Amino acid sequence: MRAPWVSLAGGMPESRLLASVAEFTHHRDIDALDHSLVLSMAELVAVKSVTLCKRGDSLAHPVESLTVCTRNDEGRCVVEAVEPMRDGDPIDTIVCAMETLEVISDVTDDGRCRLVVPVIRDHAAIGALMLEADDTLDSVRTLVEGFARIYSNYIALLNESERDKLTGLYNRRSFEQRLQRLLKLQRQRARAAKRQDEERRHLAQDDVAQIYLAILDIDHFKRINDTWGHVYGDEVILMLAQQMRACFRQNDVLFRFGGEEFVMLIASEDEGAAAGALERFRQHIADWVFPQVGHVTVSIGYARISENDYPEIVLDRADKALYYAKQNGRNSVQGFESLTARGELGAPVALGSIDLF
Ligand SMILES: Nc1nc2c(ncn2[C@@H]2O[C@H](COP(=O)(O)OP(=O)(O)OP(=O)(O)O)[C@@H](O)[C@H]2O)c(=O)[nH]1
Repeated sequence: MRAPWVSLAGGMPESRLLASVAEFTHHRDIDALDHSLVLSMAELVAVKSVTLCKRGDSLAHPVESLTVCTRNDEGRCVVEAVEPMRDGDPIDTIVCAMETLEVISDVTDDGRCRLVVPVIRDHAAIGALMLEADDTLDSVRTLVEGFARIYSNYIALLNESERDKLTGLYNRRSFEQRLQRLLKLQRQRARAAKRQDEERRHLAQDDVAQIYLAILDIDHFKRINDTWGHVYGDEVILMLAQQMRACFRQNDVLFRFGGEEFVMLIASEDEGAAAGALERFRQHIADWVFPQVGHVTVSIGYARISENDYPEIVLDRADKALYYAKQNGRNSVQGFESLTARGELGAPVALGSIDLF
């Protein structure tokens, strides 16, 4: 009896298939993994192209990224990142597969056979794989579904290694990569916004958002530990993280850098909106009653970050603003740019508590 994979892959030797899976799963970096996945599949199956689509964070941005492997005239596979369009073909078909969680097999207007398989995690699509070929792709459908499942499991493992064990927020190790992704996304959105007509540009105001980096530190946390013990200290950290998740937007990126120190990347139209979101959170925590411990306050320092900035310099700026908050009564939100404009940071300020890279 033939092994199921062999029949599913249309007579493909098992060794080739296993080599292909081993090849793409040896990567520890998500971008390299994506690149390797589409390349491995294009080399394995006779197709014109393989596309990996990553789901976007809203209806206005249904697709975050497209990694495409095509075969050139000499038959060699070429992988590139393609800027996603908002709608039209094939985005509409991909979005349909991601929303219905159904495989779509159809023929394009120019006569190519197309197969779109959603990549599913926790009953929702995190993306989709799309294959295009001259002939029907029915014989490789189960194979592609298998690849989508392996990819989804592997992404979950990689994501886990990026998370802080106690809070589930991103850990410090993943900071650089997350920041670069956010900046890349912001760049793409700014370019897309430029292309939109007047009406759409109005709809896409979020697209031209700035990113602010904020550092949050729990006030007098040592006292909490000393008074109630580390278990209650940990409980405060955990509940604070839960409140952060609940209060900030889904596309803001939240980290626990270690101890009672958190970092947030906040996308906002302007400084006022970023400061407002941070101030609302500060007040929310000041009002919150933590079990046993009671009231806890936080201090927050933030600074603007753009793609030309070195992250460690901006971390240092936000840390200086945090240091200022700590030196001036705690329980407040301070922005580096405003403090500098007001001349409050004129005198040399000792480097704050955060360890730079
Ligand atoms: N429970 C618990 N405590 C931690 C953890 N990580 C660090 N700490 C403690 O957090 C405390 C931080 O204290 P400090 O850096 O002196 O600052 P603070 O008491 O918060 O005072 P200010 O920041 O100046 O308001 C130390 O006592 C650490 O031992 C953790 O994961 N869990």
